[in-house]
Amino acid sequence: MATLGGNAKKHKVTVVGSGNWGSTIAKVVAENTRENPNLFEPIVQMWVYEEEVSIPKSSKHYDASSELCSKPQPLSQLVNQLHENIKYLPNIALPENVVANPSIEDAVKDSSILIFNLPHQFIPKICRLLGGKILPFARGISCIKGVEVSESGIRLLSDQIGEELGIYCGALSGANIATEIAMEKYSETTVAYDPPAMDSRQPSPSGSPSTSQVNLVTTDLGDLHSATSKQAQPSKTKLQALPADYPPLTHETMKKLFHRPYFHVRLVSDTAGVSLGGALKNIIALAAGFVDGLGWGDNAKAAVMRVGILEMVRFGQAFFSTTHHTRATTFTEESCGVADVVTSCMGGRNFRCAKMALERGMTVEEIEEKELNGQKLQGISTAREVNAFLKSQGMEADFPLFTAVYNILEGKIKPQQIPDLIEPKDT
Ligand SMILES: NC(=O)C1=CN([C@@H]2O[C@H](COP(=O)(O)OP(=O)(O)OC[C@H]3O[C@@H](n4cnc5c(N)ncnc54)[C@H](O)[C@@H]3O)[C@@H](O)[C@H]2O)C=CC1
Ligand SMILES: O=C(CO)COP(=O)(O)O
Repeated sequence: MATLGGNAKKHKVTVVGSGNWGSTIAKVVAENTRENPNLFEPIVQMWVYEEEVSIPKSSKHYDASSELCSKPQPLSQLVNQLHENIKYLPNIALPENVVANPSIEDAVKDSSILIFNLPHQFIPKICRLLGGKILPFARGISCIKGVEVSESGIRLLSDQIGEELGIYCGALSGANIATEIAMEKYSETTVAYDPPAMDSRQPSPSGSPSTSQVNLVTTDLGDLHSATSKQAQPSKTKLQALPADYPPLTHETMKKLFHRPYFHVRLVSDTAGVSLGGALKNIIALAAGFVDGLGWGDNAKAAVMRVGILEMVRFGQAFFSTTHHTRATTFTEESCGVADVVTSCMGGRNFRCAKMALERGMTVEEIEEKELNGQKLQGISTAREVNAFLKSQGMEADFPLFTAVYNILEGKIKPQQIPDLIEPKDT
């Protein structure tokens, strides 16, 4: 058994993204890197998409006489001076070892662990910027909720990132309203990490290979492009081994990175189940918002949640069971499945915005723009992407709730039609 610690090098960690969840995860991992200096470098880099931000009068940092409040300031500088992300995670103190960095190239330099945490529409751009700039043996974790759909099929975001960057990428997802976790209120999450076996190697007692030594291994990353069949076809990506002078990157190391007394981590190997749970629950949360916005109450919400969970399981089985060995139990037993549906349908942004849209007679996009102060919904684009994929497979009718949400967003049907559309046949 390889032991933790005692290695010449430590893992440097970068969080790519600094929104509501990105800043929260930076806080979580920075607390852990500080507590585990035998495994990790204490400083956590957090890449910030730079923008000019004014300190609001409601902030405890507001002081009319201060230079800082006289005009808008670059967000990264404010984070580093105030140790708070006043725009995306206000009123939460970030540990001083979180360093905001507006240069993505600089933020990822020499990092062996990359945590991707930004709205999914920005992944292609980020991967283009990162190409050739990261350590070739880096490992990723995607905390992003969504899927990628293109002409060639559907891909998990962890696969998209892994394949575009030529690295292994796992996934973290769960019933995780960011602000509650930032306030250190108890929650649990699911981390899917199924790295190449070479990462858990024994550290060599002497003459460890240097970081420049290349060990290429062909590994099945389960690419999901499904040109000819419903189940997507795996592709081969060459992975470079983690050099032996780093601590092995095992489930144990990942737990040390993410688990906190208030944030309980369960590790599993079903990356597809974890990724899909986080993506599809956002469509269900929109449906819950629509029925709540009609004033229909908790029974109606429970009905769409029940149907939504069944569609989630069916989706995983239909498209990801052969190549990714997705298990129905990941959706029904883990935080990333049923628990995320429940929390998202009670207090998530997708739920709240869909509800408000109905109450105010506006579109969900208009509410997002007006109410979220730059935060982004993932449910609208996911509903559209999933619908495009289902259409391409001729399977819209097999997913009546997902299809209804799409049609409501497109203005083709009314939310009042949901009950008839999702009505199961009598047995
Ligand atoms: N907020 C939450 O409670 C949770 C969010 N998530 C997921 O985490 C992911 C990230 O979401 P949040 O951190 O909540 O983000 P957010 O919605 O709070 O913030 C939007 C982020 O996008 C960035 N951005 C804006 N324009 C950009 C551009 N052109 N290029 C790159 N970045 C740009 C902003 O700087 C900001 O960091 C999403 O997939 C979301 O579904 C997952 C669990 C909980
Ligand atoms: O993913 C979330 C909770 O687990 C947050 O959902 P929203 O993006 O709808 O706020």
